[in-house]
Amino acid sequence: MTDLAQWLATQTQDIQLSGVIQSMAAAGRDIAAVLRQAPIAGQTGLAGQTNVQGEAQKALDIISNDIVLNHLQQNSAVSVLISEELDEARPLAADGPFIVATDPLDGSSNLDVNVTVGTIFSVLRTEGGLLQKGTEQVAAGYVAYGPATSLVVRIAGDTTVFALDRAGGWVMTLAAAKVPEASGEYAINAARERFWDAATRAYVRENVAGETGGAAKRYNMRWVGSMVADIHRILMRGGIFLYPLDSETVSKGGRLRLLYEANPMAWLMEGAGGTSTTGRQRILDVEPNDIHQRVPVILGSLEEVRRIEAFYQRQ
Ligand SMILES: O=P(O)(O)OC[C@H]1O[C@](O)(COP(=O)(O)O)[C@@H](O)[C@@H]1O
Ligand SMILES: [Mg+2]
Ligand SMILES: [Mg+2]
Repeated sequence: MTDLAQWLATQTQDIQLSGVIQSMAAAGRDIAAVLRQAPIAGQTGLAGQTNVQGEAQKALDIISNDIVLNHLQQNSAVSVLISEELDEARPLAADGPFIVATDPLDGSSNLDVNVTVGTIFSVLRTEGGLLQKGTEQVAAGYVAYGPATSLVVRIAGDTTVFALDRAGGWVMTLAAAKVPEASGEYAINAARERFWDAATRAYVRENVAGETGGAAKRYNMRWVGSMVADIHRILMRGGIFLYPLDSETVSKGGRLRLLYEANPMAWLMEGAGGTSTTGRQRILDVEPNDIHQRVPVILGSLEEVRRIEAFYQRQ
């Protein structure tokens, strides 16, 4: 059995980078422990305040953010933390070579119904500044708190999957995730249909038509409402995730956040042979202009992403 430390030694010579990933893995382990007890501790509800994006924070959004912050404060390799739950970037170790961007608790609307949530993170070099394209990431990962707690991480090579054991260690369960090129599963919030653009409408219409439509193939739809859970399913068995630009989110640039949701997921997807787009360009090539910038997100199996890209090109 390979553990996280052994795997890290095969992926990078940089022990500070390994240490950053170990810190995020430790934060994930601690968040998993808190989540297990949350219904008993009465922590699944609202915190009574909103974040910089005007979203109501759950108590666990704040607790998870504090856990990540505590771990990174003890790591002299991290210069700055960017978080969904922090209005401003938080300076940490002055000489730290790395920046971490995180969504400490993704899918937190699922907490009170005991459905999978996650922690997403992206690692950048300090010298590049806060606003770097996704291609500049040196590592990214997420922790999925489901029936098992999974850590999915990629430095520059393969996207690798670990499971948390009872003792709090991470055991490698899949050395190299491979997203099947073709798939018959798509994930989109279909209740937003009236806001969709023409490309999304045309793509989904074909899927719904199945064998009788332009794709001549039967599709199935899945939407957990936790990006981590939807992406984890796609990483393991293929599919496509869409949170496209629509008429309601257009003024904000989209729904999901570039630095700590879209970029890390695109990085992991590409490491597993999948791909990503905003509809118009590769997610990893988007130039950020704000730490909380939003972006349209389409990710997953190559053939499906290419299919919707073709609709965008025709639009
Ligand atoms: O409410 P919707 O439209 O289904 O959106 C769900 C999406 O929003 C998110 O919950 C946003 O993440 P947060 O919970 O971290 O704000 C994603 O996890 C998920 O994919
Ligand atoms: Mg999120
Ligand atoms: Mg969140």
